[in-house]
Amino acid sequence: MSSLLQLQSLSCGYENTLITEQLDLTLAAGEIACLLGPSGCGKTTVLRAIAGFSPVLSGAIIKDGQPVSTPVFTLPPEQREIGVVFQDYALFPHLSVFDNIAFGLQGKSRAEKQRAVTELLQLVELPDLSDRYPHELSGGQQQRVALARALAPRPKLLLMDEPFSNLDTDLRRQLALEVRGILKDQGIAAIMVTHDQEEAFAISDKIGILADRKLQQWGTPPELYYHPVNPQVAGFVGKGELYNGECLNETTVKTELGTIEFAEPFGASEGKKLSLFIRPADIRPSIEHGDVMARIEQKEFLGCSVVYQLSLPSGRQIEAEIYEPLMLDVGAEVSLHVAAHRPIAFEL
Ligand SMILES: Nc1ncnc2c1ncn2[C@@H]1O[C@H](COP(=O)(O)OP(=O)(O)OP(=O)(O)O)[C@@H](O)[C@H]1O
Repeated sequence: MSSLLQLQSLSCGYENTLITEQLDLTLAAGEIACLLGPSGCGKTTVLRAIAGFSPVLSGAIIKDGQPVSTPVFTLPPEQREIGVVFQDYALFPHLSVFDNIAFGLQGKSRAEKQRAVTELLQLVELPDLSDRYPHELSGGQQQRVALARALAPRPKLLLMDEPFSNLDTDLRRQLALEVRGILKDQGIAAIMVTHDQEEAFAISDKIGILADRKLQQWGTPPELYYHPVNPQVAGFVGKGELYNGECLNETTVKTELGTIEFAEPFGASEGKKLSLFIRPADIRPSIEHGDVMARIEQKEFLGCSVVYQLSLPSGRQIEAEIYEPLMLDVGAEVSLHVAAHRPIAFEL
């Protein structure tokens, strides 16, 4: 796949206030990516720089092999052939759905506009709503119209800033999958900003974790989930906690959850101090006696799983999530078994 967009050592900010530093990433044609990170880390700032709405402080943005932003040059947004969908949809309230979508088709004849808008409304599954006005649409419908409007000029790259955040959870998931289908179908690449890790996993080929001004990791969802490069990334892609441990040999680590035996050596030798990232679903409480006993403080039945709140001998509170009907009682003393096939370990 050819590279559509490259950020090269990109630093962005406002009036010399540095917000993000030395970002490097490559997006291939047709690839869908998400930027995830804590509030205020600069996700929107990066998106605005790619769209051409903000200048860059250093480095470069390259699109189709040509620099579009450097500290001394900013190609105007309208010349970038990049579509943008904002969080608040930003539809023109006084224009009908037809005219909102046709807005991006300046210079085309009425007949061409009619054909393109009809096709786009089919694509976003709103074929009968072209005469309505934005206030006559639901949030999900408005978002589909915003998407159709951004797709009208046939961009090769679409930028979406929290496009589903005003929608309820079920609709978000449904629309995220639909949007992925539409983009893949049309071969359009996208970068989406979101707070929601599950949404990012559902829609993305690649995810970038932004934190502390840096792009901490850029990779596929499974790469980030199974091989996070640091605890910050691990904490962003699924629930879990860090446990300090000491290696007894190259497959065994002693932690406050007990001694954990890993299936394969993972490159650490005796005496090495580690921090292990362990997810609730990897901890299994059992009524059998073990070298560390924990107490069940609470249990939450979630239908397909049960979440147990446990207190360790140190007083630390942790969670275990079990996907089978293992109905242990609150107050029970349990041993803990850690599923040890995929260690996520960081050196201390
Ligand atoms: N126009 C501006 N001028 C100066 N500072 C700004 C401007 N816009 C944003 N900032 C600051 O830049 C930082 C990053 O903001 P940005 O909106 O990019 O973060 P974000 O990761 O998208 O946040 P959120 O997830 O809360 O939307 C924040 O500290 C913000 O206050």
